[in-house]
Amino acid sequence: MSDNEHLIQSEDPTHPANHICELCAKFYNLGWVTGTGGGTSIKNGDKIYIAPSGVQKELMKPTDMFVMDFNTKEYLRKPQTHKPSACTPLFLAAFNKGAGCCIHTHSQWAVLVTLLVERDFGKDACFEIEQLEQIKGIGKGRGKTGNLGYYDRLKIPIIENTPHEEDLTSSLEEAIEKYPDTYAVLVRRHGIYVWGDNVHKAKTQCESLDYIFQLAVEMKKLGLPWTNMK
Ligand SMILES: CSCCC(=O)C(=O)COP(=O)(O)O
Ligand SMILES: [Zn+2]
Repeated sequence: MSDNEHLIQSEDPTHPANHICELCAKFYNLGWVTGTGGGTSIKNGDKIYIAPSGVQKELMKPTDMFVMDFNTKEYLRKPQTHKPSACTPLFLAAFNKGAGCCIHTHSQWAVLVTLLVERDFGKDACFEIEQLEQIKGIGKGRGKTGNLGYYDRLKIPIIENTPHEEDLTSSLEEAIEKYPDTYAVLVRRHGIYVWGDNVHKAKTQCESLDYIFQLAVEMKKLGLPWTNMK
């Protein structure tokens, strides 16, 4: 393997190596990638751009990026100082379903929602909410055109956390099989994986979901229902 430096060198801010660094710096300010947790990966054609593991995600540089060939799963560029993100197999699960970008956050709103669902509806329940304008920020599902409507019920599956991030992969894949229209999977006491056909869709869906989760937590505090409103 040569250094393949050209794969991460570009003046274009939307080049994946630059874009991941810019996005993670923004996500840090939202509390999504605090204390090295969380991250973002982008698929560009047959190349996957992956951040290093265990680094401050808001301080990354394009030269920190790993580049993987999506077809062979071989690394085309592998910085020697770090390992690739432990989230890599989960990002690949989203890319296998056609995603162009996958975002993993440790948002406290997402974590709180997983706890509220478990307390009020049980471990097997998914997060469900309806009649919020921001639901219109979420796509109808893979292979479907357009976004959910105001009267559609948003459902996000929840999987149980594991001691090691990579061990979440099979349950995330099962959740996607069970909820083929979902663009996100919550991880109990941990956070969320959100993806989209491209960076724009992954980012805006992640923003919409985080907004909805924050609202859901506040609604719960006020005794307001998430579903079955009159
Ligand atoms: C405090 S971070 C624990 C690991 C984790 O949940 C995560 O999302 C970060 O994984 P990475 O390997 O990308 O640093
Ligand atoms: Zn994580």
